[in-house]
Amino acid sequence: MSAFRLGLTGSIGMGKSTTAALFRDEGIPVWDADAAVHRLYAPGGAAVAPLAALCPAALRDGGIDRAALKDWIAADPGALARIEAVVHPLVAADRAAFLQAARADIVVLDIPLLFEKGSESEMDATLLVTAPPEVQRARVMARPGMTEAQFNAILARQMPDAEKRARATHIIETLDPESARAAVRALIAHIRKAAHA
Ligand SMILES: CC(C)(COP(=O)(O)OP(=O)(O)OC[C@H]1O[C@@H](n2cnc3c(N)ncnc32)[C@H](O)[C@@H]1O)[C@@H](O)C(=O)NCCC(=O)NCCS
Ligand SMILES: Nc1ncnc2c1ncn2[C@@H]1O[C@H](COP(=O)(O)OP(=O)(O)OP(=O)(O)O)[C@@H](O)[C@H]1O
Repeated sequence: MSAFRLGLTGSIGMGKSTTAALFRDEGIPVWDADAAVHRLYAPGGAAVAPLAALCPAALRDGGIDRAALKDWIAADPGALARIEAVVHPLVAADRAAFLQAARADIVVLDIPLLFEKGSESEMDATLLVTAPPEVQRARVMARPGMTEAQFNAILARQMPDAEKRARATHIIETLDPESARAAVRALIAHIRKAAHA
Protein backbone atom coordinates (compact mmCIF):
# COMPACT_ATOMS: atom_id res chain seq x y z
CA MET A 1 0.00 0.00 0.00
CA SER A 2 1.37 3.43 -0.81
CA ALA A 3 2.04 5.89 1.99
CA PHE A 4 -0.41 8.60 3.03
CA ARG A 5 1.02 11.89 1.70
CA LEU A 6 0.73 14.78 4.12
CA GLY A 7 1.77 18.10 2.56
CA LEU A 8 3.32 20.42 5.17
CA THR A 9 3.33 24.12 4.38
CA GLY A 10 3.18 27.60 5.90
CA SER A 11 4.47 31.08 5.23
CA ILE A 12 7.96 32.29 6.14
CA GLY A 13 8.86 31.75 9.80
CA MET A 14 5.65 29.88 10.66
CA GLY A 15 7.51 26.72 11.77
CA LYS A 16 7.74 24.30 8.82
CA SER A 17 11.25 23.03 9.59
CA THR A 18 10.58 22.78 13.33
CA THR A 19 7.34 20.86 12.75
CA ALA A 20 9.01 18.60 10.15
CA ALA A 21 11.53 17.65 12.85
CA LEU A 22 8.65 16.71 15.19
CA PHE A 23 7.37 14.27 12.54
CA ARG A 24 10.86 12.82 12.12
CA ASP A 25 10.96 12.31 15.91
CA GLU A 26 7.84 10.14 15.51
CA GLY A 27 9.57 8.03 12.82
CA ILE A 28 7.73 9.64 9.88
CA PRO A 29 9.95 10.12 6.77
CA VAL A 30 10.06 13.76 5.63
CA TRP A 31 10.93 15.08 2.16
CA ASP A 32 12.01 18.73 2.10
CA ALA A 33 11.48 20.62 -1.19
CA ASP A 34 13.97 23.38 -0.29
CA ALA A 35 16.63 20.81 0.59
CA ALA A 36 15.99 19.06 -2.73
CA VAL A 37 16.60 22.33 -4.63
CA HIS A 38 19.82 22.89 -2.64
CA ARG A 39 21.03 19.38 -3.59
CA LEU A 40 20.18 20.02 -7.26
CA TYR A 41 22.16 23.31 -7.20
CA ALA A 42 25.20 21.89 -5.36
CA PRO A 43 28.31 20.70 -7.27
CA GLY A 44 27.36 17.47 -9.06
CA GLY A 45 23.64 18.32 -8.81
CA ALA A 46 21.39 17.63 -11.78
CA ALA A 47 20.31 21.29 -12.22
CA VAL A 48 23.85 22.67 -12.51
CA ALA A 49 24.51 22.03 -16.21
CA PRO A 50 21.06 23.04 -17.55
CA LEU A 51 20.94 26.23 -15.43
CA ALA A 52 24.51 27.16 -16.37
CA ALA A 53 23.48 26.82 -20.01
CA LEU A 54 20.63 29.33 -19.44
CA CYS A 55 22.65 31.68 -17.24
CA PRO A 56 26.43 31.20 -17.46
CA ALA A 57 27.02 33.79 -14.68
CA ALA A 58 25.28 31.44 -12.22
CA LEU A 59 28.00 28.77 -12.45
CA ARG A 60 30.35 29.18 -9.49
CA ASP A 61 32.74 26.58 -8.03
CA GLY A 62 30.88 23.80 -9.85
CA GLY A 63 27.51 24.71 -8.33
CA ILE A 64 24.74 27.25 -8.89
CA ASP A 65 25.07 30.68 -7.29
CA ARG A 66 21.60 31.72 -6.11
CA ALA A 67 22.57 35.40 -5.94
CA ALA A 68 23.38 35.34 -9.67
CA LEU A 69 20.01 33.69 -10.39
CA LYS A 70 18.31 36.43 -8.35
CA ASP A 71 20.14 39.13 -10.36
CA TRP A 72 18.91 37.49 -13.57
CA ILE A 73 15.33 37.25 -12.22
CA ALA A 74 15.47 40.95 -11.26
CA ALA A 75 16.72 41.94 -14.73
CA ASP A 76 14.56 39.67 -16.90
CA PRO A 77 10.82 39.13 -16.31
CA GLY A 78 10.94 35.77 -18.11
CA ALA A 79 13.83 34.35 -16.11
CA LEU A 80 11.94 32.71 -13.23
CA ALA A 81 9.68 30.76 -15.61
CA ARG A 82 12.74 29.48 -17.50
CA ILE A 83 14.46 28.46 -14.24
CA GLU A 84 11.29 26.73 -13.05
CA ALA A 85 11.02 24.82 -16.35
CA VAL A 86 14.41 23.26 -15.53
CA VAL A 87 14.05 22.88 -11.76
CA HIS A 88 10.48 21.64 -11.33
CA PRO A 89 10.84 18.36 -13.30
CA LEU A 90 14.07 17.61 -11.37
CA VAL A 91 12.34 18.35 -8.04
CA ALA A 92 9.45 16.11 -9.11
CA ALA A 93 11.90 13.28 -9.89
CA ASP A 94 13.62 13.70 -6.51
CA ARG A 95 10.24 13.52 -4.77
CA ALA A 96 9.19 10.46 -6.78
CA ALA A 97 12.44 8.69 -5.76
CA PHE A 98 11.75 9.53 -2.10
CA LEU A 99 8.19 8.18 -2.32
CA GLN A 100 9.41 5.03 -4.04
CA ALA A 101 12.00 4.38 -1.32
CA ALA A 102 9.85 5.30 1.70
CA ARG A 103 8.72 2.33 3.77
CA ALA A 104 6.11 3.96 5.96
CA ASP A 105 2.34 4.30 6.30
CA ILE A 106 2.61 8.13 6.35
CA VAL A 107 5.12 10.48 4.73
CA VAL A 108 5.42 14.25 5.11
CA LEU A 109 6.28 16.48 2.15
CA ASP A 110 7.55 19.88 3.36
CA ILE A 111 6.72 22.25 0.47
CA PRO A 112 6.89 26.02 1.17
CA LEU A 113 4.94 26.98 -1.98
CA LEU A 114 2.45 24.07 -1.80
CA PHE A 115 -0.70 26.19 -2.21
CA GLU A 116 0.92 28.84 -4.44
CA LYS A 117 1.96 26.15 -6.94
CA GLY A 118 -1.18 23.99 -6.74
CA SER A 119 0.61 20.89 -5.40
CA GLU A 120 -2.22 20.14 -2.99
CA SER A 121 -3.89 17.97 -5.63
CA GLU A 122 -0.96 15.55 -5.26
CA MET A 123 -1.44 15.23 -1.47
CA ASP A 124 -3.85 13.10 0.55
CA ALA A 125 -4.15 15.97 3.06
CA THR A 126 -2.44 19.25 3.86
CA LEU A 127 -1.11 20.60 7.14
CA LEU A 128 -0.66 24.34 7.60
CA VAL A 129 1.63 25.60 10.34
CA THR A 130 0.76 29.08 11.47
CA ALA A 131 1.20 31.67 14.20
CA PRO A 132 -0.14 35.20 14.80
CA PRO A 133 1.34 37.86 12.45
CA GLU A 134 3.24 39.60 15.24
CA VAL A 135 4.88 36.30 16.26
CA GLN A 136 5.82 35.59 12.62
CA ARG A 137 7.28 39.08 12.22
CA ALA A 138 9.32 38.85 15.44
CA ARG A 139 10.72 35.41 14.46
CA VAL A 140 11.76 36.49 10.98
CA MET A 141 13.17 39.86 12.09
CA ALA A 142 15.34 38.00 14.64
CA ARG A 143 17.24 36.35 11.75
CA PRO A 144 20.63 37.88 11.01
CA GLY A 145 20.62 40.27 8.06
CA MET A 146 16.80 40.41 7.73
CA THR A 147 15.33 43.85 7.08
CA GLU A 148 11.73 45.06 7.36
CA ALA A 149 11.73 45.75 3.57
CA GLN A 150 12.96 42.23 2.74
CA PHE A 151 10.39 40.64 5.06
CA ASN A 152 7.57 42.67 3.48
CA ALA A 153 8.75 41.75 -0.03
CA ILE A 154 8.76 38.02 0.83
CA LEU A 155 5.30 38.28 2.43
CA ALA A 156 3.96 40.02 -0.69
CA ARG A 157 5.06 37.04 -2.84
CA GLN A 158 3.35 34.46 -0.63
CA MET A 159 -0.36 33.65 -0.41
CA PRO A 160 -1.83 35.34 2.70
CA ASP A 161 -1.96 33.14 5.79
CA ALA A 162 -5.77 33.60 6.02
CA GLU A 163 -6.19 32.10 2.54
CA LYS A 164 -3.90 29.19 3.42
CA ARG A 165 -5.93 28.55 6.59
CA ALA A 166 -9.09 28.34 4.47
CA ARG A 167 -7.50 25.76 2.14
CA ALA A 168 -5.68 23.52 4.63
CA THR A 169 -7.06 20.18 5.82
CA HIS A 170 -5.29 20.51 9.19
CA ILE A 171 -3.80 23.47 11.06
CA ILE A 172 -1.18 23.50 13.84
CA GLU A 173 -0.40 26.68 15.78
CA THR A 174 3.34 26.74 16.48
CA LEU A 175 3.18 28.76 19.67
CA ASP A 176 5.18 26.49 21.95
CA PRO A 177 7.16 23.30 21.39
CA GLU A 178 5.17 21.00 23.66
CA SER A 179 1.71 21.75 22.29
CA ALA A 180 3.05 21.51 18.73
CA ARG A 181 4.50 18.08 19.58
CA ALA A 182 1.17 16.99 21.07
CA ALA A 183 -0.66 18.26 17.97
CA VAL A 184 1.70 16.32 15.66
CA ARG A 185 1.15 13.13 17.66
CA ALA A 186 -2.63 13.64 17.61
CA LEU A 187 -2.62 14.20 13.84
CA ILE A 188 -0.58 11.04 13.20
CA ALA A 189 -3.04 9.07 15.35
CA HIS A 190 -5.99 10.64 13.51
CA ILE A 191 -4.59 9.72 10.07
CA ARG A 192 -3.85 6.14 11.20
CA LYS A 193 -7.32 5.75 12.69
CA ALA A 194 -8.98 7.02 9.50
CA ALA A 195 -6.85 4.62 7.41
CA HIS A 196 -8.11 1.65 9.44
CA ALA A 197 -11.74 2.76 9.62
C1 LIG B 1 14.98 32.45 -6.79
C2 LIG B 1 16.02 31.71 -5.97
C3 LIG B 1 17.35 31.69 -6.67
C4 LIG B 1 16.14 32.46 -4.61
O1 LIG B 1 16.97 31.72 -3.75
P1 LIG B 1 17.14 32.14 -2.19
O2 LIG B 1 18.05 31.14 -1.57
O3 LIG B 1 17.53 33.57 -2.12
O4 LIG B 1 15.72 32.08 -1.53
P2 LIG B 1 14.63 30.92 -1.32
O5 LIG B 1 14.73 29.82 -2.29
O6 LIG B 1 14.62 30.55 0.13
O7 LIG B 1 13.29 31.73 -1.64
C5 LIG B 1 13.08 33.04 -1.11
C6 LIG B 1 11.65 33.47 -1.37
O8 LIG B 1 11.36 33.45 -2.78
C7 LIG B 1 10.16 32.79 -3.04
N1 LIG B 1 10.31 31.87 -4.19
C8 LIG B 1 11.29 30.97 -4.41
N2 LIG B 1 11.08 30.28 -5.55
C9 LIG B 1 9.92 30.75 -6.05
C10 LIG B 1 9.13 30.44 -7.18
N3 LIG B 1 9.50 29.49 -8.06
N4 LIG B 1 7.99 31.15 -7.37
C11 LIG B 1 7.61 32.11 -6.50
N5 LIG B 1 8.30 32.44 -5.40
C12 LIG B 1 9.43 31.77 -5.18
C13 LIG B 1 9.82 31.97 -1.82
O9 LIG B 1 8.49 32.21 -1.47
C14 LIG B 1 10.69 32.49 -0.72
O10 LIG B 1 9.97 33.19 0.22
C15 LIG B 1 15.55 30.26 -5.70
O11 LIG B 1 14.40 30.25 -4.89
C16 LIG B 1 15.26 29.50 -6.99
O12 LIG B 1 16.17 29.08 -7.66
N6 LIG B 1 13.95 29.33 -7.31
C17 LIG B 1 13.54 28.63 -8.51
C18 LIG B 1 13.34 27.17 -8.21
C19 LIG B 1 12.02 26.95 -7.56
O13 LIG B 1 10.99 27.02 -8.21
N7 LIG B 1 12.00 26.67 -6.25
C20 LIG B 1 10.77 26.48 -5.52
C21 LIG B 1 10.69 25.09 -4.90
S1 LIG B 1 10.21 23.85 -6.09
N1 LIG C 1 6.09 25.08 18.07
C1 LIG C 1 6.94 26.11 18.21
N2 LIG C 1 7.07 26.72 19.40
C2 LIG C 1 7.92 27.76 19.56
N3 LIG C 1 8.70 28.28 18.57
C3 LIG C 1 8.61 27.71 17.37
C4 LIG C 1 7.73 26.60 17.11
N4 LIG C 1 7.87 26.25 15.82
C5 LIG C 1 8.78 27.09 15.29
N5 LIG C 1 9.22 27.97 16.22
C6 LIG C 1 10.24 29.03 16.02
O1 LIG C 1 9.89 29.81 14.90
C7 LIG C 1 11.02 30.14 14.12
C8 LIG C 1 10.81 29.71 12.68
O2 LIG C 1 10.68 28.28 12.63
P1 LIG C 1 11.11 27.44 11.35
O3 LIG C 1 12.51 27.76 10.96
O4 LIG C 1 10.73 26.04 11.64
O5 LIG C 1 10.11 28.07 10.28
P2 LIG C 1 9.98 27.82 8.71
O6 LIG C 1 8.52 27.92 8.41
O7 LIG C 1 10.67 26.56 8.35
O8 LIG C 1 10.74 29.08 8.14
P3 LIG C 1 11.14 29.45 6.61
O9 LIG C 1 9.87 29.67 5.86
O10 LIG C 1 11.91 30.71 6.75
O11 LIG C 1 11.96 28.32 6.11
C9 LIG C 1 12.22 29.45 14.79
O12 LIG C 1 12.89 30.39 15.58
C10 LIG C 1 11.57 28.39 15.67
O13 LIG C 1 12.32 28.14 16.83
